[in-house]
Amino acid sequence: MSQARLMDGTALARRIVERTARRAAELTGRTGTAPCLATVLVGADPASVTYVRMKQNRCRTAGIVSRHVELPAETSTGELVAALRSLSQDPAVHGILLQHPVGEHVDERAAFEAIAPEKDVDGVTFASFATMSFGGPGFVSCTPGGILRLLDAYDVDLAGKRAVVVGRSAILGKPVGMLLLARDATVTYCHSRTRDLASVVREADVVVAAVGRPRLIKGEDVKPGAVVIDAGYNPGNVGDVDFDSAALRASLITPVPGGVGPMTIATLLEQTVDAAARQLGG
Ligand SMILES: Nc1nc2c(c(=O)[nH]1)N[C@@H](CN(C=O)c1ccc(C(=O)N[C@@H](CCC(=O)O)C(=O)O)cc1)CN2
Repeated sequence: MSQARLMDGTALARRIVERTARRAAELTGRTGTAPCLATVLVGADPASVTYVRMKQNRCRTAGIVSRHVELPAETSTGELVAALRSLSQDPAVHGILLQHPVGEHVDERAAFEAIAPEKDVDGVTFASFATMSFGGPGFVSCTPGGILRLLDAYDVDLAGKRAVVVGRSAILGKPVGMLLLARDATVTYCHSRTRDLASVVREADVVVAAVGRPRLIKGEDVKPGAVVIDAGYNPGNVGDVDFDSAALRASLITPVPGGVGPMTIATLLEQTVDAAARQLGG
């Protein structure tokens, strides 16, 4: 029997997308130009294909034009950088998303840096990370931004809380830790070299699992009353948290599916309309 309250990302994301659609319609009516998101996919990893398709479909429902660029798996760093620079210079494109991961032979960082900061609606460039970390007015990395929106929607006060982030990826672990720090949480990052992960997690008032290891975080490692955010996206829609056991101890918990995932896409759409509004004026 679960005692935790579910944090409903699907419902919150729906409200954000509805509001974003109204803003997109208003912008299109006023400027004669609809916001446009370019998605770039390298190769045909089935999960990435699904995620990109979900983003395109959600764009359509929100009145955002979706332009898709598909590149073969063997695309070189130079070719990918050239494609992203070309989109960065195209005035008809307001936001750019490079689906992660790209092939191991590609320098993903170099590719991300080819995205113009004003079109970085996925919040992946060094410039966006720095601006986000210092609380400036740029774009946040979408999953971390979505997580903070969920925490706010459920009135989780982060000031002085111990937050443990499990994972340190560039698009998830690192930026979510910076956003939690900006809200005055005491943040600890855990990763593959962390000793005795369970004992660190047991100290956490807020746990963010963002490591990509199915059901790594068990209920016995959750402090009673903790807030548990499962940002894992493993094959078969399995999160990084063992939901059934963790829900017995947590006060609030995100499900997979239906928690963080929908918030990632809602944040992407919202930031695409923000980018278009800035570029089109208004
Ligand atoms: N450039 C980026 N690449 C990736 C990101 C990202 O934010 N930017 N995040 C992840 C995966 N991801 C988006 O790309 C993503 C994963 C899952 C979901 C989602 O809504 N999942 C649903 C269930 C999906 C289903 O029913 O099949 C859910 O959790 O409810 C959205 C986005 C990797 N790459």
